[in-house]
Amino acid sequence: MTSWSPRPAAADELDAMLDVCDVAFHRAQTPAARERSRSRVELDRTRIVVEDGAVVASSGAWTRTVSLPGGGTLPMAGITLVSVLPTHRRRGLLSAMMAAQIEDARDRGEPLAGLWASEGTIYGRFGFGPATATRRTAIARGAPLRTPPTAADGPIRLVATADAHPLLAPLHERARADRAGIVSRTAAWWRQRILLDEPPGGEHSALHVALHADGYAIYRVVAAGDTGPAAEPTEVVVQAAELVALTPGARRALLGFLTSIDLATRVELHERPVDDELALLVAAPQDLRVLHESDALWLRILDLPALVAARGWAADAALVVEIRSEDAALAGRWRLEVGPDGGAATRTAGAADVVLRDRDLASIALGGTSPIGLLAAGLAEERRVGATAALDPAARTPRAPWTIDVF
Ligand SMILES: CC(=O)SCCNC(=O)CCNC(=O)[C@H](O)C(C)(C)COP(=O)(O)OP(=O)(O)OC[C@H]1O[C@@H](n2cnc3c(N)ncnc32)[C@H](O)[C@@H]1OP(=O)(O)O
Repeated sequence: MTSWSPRPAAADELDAMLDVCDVAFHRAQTPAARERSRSRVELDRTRIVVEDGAVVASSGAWTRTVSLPGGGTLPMAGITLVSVLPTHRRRGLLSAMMAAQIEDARDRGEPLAGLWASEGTIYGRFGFGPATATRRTAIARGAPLRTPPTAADGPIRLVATADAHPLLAPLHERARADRAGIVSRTAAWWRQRILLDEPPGGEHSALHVALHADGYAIYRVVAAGDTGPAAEPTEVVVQAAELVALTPGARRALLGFLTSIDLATRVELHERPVDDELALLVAAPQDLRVLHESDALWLRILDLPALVAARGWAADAALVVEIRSEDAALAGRWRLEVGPDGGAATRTAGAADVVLRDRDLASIALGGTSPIGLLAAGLAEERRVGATAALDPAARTPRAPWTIDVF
């Protein structure tokens, strides 16, 4: 197999790199979207492959942090824009680019790498495991809530998208302290990805921002179904791309607001956590449907001691974990001593209590998968009976991790 040498793209190669992404993702960006992509890319974090003067493979990374159980954060390389031309697939280009991205992340001192996988079969081999999950739900308009909002829950006001970033950013930060898995945002990300009022096409409203003292919803109203000249739209959907609510009052107020918008037939809530408390608010369970549920953030652990020290642990546990990995920095036996006062991971020659793969350890890092679940699925092998049961209450989080941003 050819030995590829991924390298950062030069500024004048950026368009050629994004062209490769367009081909690989079967898309055509408008000139405005291309310009936004160009301005967002962190050029020094790109790793491309050039063959005979032409870019044939692309990858990039966002410099981010991700929230952890217990309210802390850690730097994370957000791997993105992974694309290989269809003429060059299965010749090791992704493998070479991934190695280059991971090396760069390590050089930058990032203990974690994360990504959204286009296909679930690709990234396990590189040590990534699904660490958070997401769901999309639909609620009928006017669905009664168990506890309807009252004036005491506080008012909601609509704010212009152009003014929203400084108002929403502190609430988003509070959400990060509340749940693991939420990725940090730059000002450009807020402006170009979250608050960009670019119509998706068809019949739709402008993007609206509903603001509460303890939360917000970003939504538009979209007519779906047959919209031909003589036809009425069959559905008018309030699509909430993002809803952050930090108190019971904010949850009642924002859900009550969205489900009572006139002329709409239903509300769709996108990118919700799988234990969404908003679902508990709907009085009749049949008024809420889960439309879609999938993996969200895939995580790879680059620095285990840093992760174990930074995340919160709900209970004491001490055990030796043997990690199966092709990554020498992770493979081998580690003694974990964790508890509410902190955690430490140190190399040990001691006998293993539990054996598991790097990707499966990554899937429990944020609390999205339980150690007991891994054991039950045969993904963890217990060498000391009861060791997994001891780790389980320590690693669990009271609330499911949540990743709002698709990148
Ligand atoms: C984080 C993100 O950006 S996610 C987006 C990923 N990009 C896409 O989905 C766009 C369309 N697809 C592509 O561009 C390419 O097919 C990629 C990037 C998925 C794979 O690139 P390639 O250069 O073909 O991968 P590479 O040759 O390095 O494969 C490495 C291994 O992964 C396997 N693999 C690669 N892609 C896939 C896949 N889609 N499904 C299953 N296995 C795969 C290969 O078979 C190979 O296995 P082996 O080591 O046992 O031989």
